[in-house]
Amino acid sequence: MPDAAPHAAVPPRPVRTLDEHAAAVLALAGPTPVQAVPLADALGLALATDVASTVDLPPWDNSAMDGYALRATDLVAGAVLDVADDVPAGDTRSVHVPAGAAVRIMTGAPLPAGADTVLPVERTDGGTGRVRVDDVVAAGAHVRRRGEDVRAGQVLLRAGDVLGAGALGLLAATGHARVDVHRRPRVAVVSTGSELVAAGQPLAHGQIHESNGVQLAAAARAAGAEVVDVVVVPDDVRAVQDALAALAARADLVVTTGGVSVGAYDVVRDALTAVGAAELVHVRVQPGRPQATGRLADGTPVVALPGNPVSAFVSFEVFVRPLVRHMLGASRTRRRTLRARLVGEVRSPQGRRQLLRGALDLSGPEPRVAAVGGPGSHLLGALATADALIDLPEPVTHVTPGQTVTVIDLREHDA
Ligand SMILES: Nc1nc2c(c(=O)[nH]1)N[C@H]1C(S)=C(S)[C@@H](COP(=O)(O)OP(=O)(O)OC[C@H]3O[C@@H](n4cnc5c(N)ncnc54)[C@H](O)[C@@H]3O)O[C@H]1N2
Ligand code: MOO
Repeated sequence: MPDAAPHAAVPPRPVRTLDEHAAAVLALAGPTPVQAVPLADALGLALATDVASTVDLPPWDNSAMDGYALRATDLVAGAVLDVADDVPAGDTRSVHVPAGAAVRIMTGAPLPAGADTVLPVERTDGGTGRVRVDDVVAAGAHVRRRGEDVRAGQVLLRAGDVLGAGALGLLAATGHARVDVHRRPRVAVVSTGSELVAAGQPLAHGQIHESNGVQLAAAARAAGAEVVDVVVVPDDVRAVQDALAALAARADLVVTTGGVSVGAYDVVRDALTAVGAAELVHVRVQPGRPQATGRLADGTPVVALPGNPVSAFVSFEVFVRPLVRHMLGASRTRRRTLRARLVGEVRSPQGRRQLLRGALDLSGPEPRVAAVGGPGSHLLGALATADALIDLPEPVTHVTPGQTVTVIDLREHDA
């Protein structure tokens, strides 16, 4: 048995609302440095500057159909026209359509000078030397005009926009090979607890498999971070201090779990307090009541989350994820919310905001959500099925079936 640490007198902690603590965490760090990266490396990163098009799109008038480019005045049902030339996509010649003739053209090829209309091949006999007009189209039909989509100089994306597949395609189409983005925030995850044993190892009585580190490293990556280290440290203040000091040089942000409560072995509390720049608070939220923030000697911010796995999961979502998004340079740091009808009933403690794990059902005419896993912050069993948090305001104590609740949507929307 370890030398028993005495229960120290418990100093009262400042009490905050969820929004107050989220604001305090968000203020710990700003966006990371900017770097120019090739488009292929930019998925999921946030733009550091507004980006404008370098070209008109389309860059020149071109055909929307495979067919024949001609003058609308020559379009008469039954007419037979000479086919003066053949313009496939990628043809860089300047081609001209003489009056009374047609030029065979493929989708995306430049419209020949003189032509104003494209007659789709289906409305002809498909001839190559001469072509018969079986059916007419309106003047100007099937021509895609220069600049009708995007103008050169037009701002396409704003600083803070997160680049998904569509944005990357647009950047490539408008002449950009590289973009200025914020680099991924470097996050280190520290799990504390002498009871923790790595997944896959046998357990002695009193030991459990470490899961917060695995879970939060994945959540940090999903939020856009580069996870530089995941370490497990026993309940020893010195060991925690050494681990934090070693990570300071490599990480922009350190996230810890465990040891922030009032117990005799709550070592993160003591390690952060020893560094000096720590705030230990109680947040009026369930789960996630004990929370701390701090700075290491070199200024690296630390966000300390409670050890209960559900508390760590929910606390990461509402406190750490917005900070990671902010460091990434994203202008939208919060998850989307929606209103959904509650399936079943739930209860919530008076005076504490409650974030219940929920399963969303979007298959019907209106969104529905059911609480999963129970309110206990040790109840991991349903963590994998939760794709939402049911957000119950502080005064709410009881919600009956069919009532509408606010739901934080945990499904990934950004790349
Ligand atoms: N006397 C009081 N006791 C507790 C209070 C309180 O106000 N007064 N608050 C409770 C609440 S609420 C929470 S939440 C927890 C938070 O405590 P800690 O942050 O100090 O967490 P630990 O005690 O280290 O661990 C709690 C629980 O979670 C398990 N755990 C911890 N780390 C991991 C990990 N990496 N992987 C898996 N499981 C982990 C740990 O074994 C404990 O079961 O304090 C309450 N107590
Ligand atoms: O506040 Mo604790 O996080 O309920 O288990």
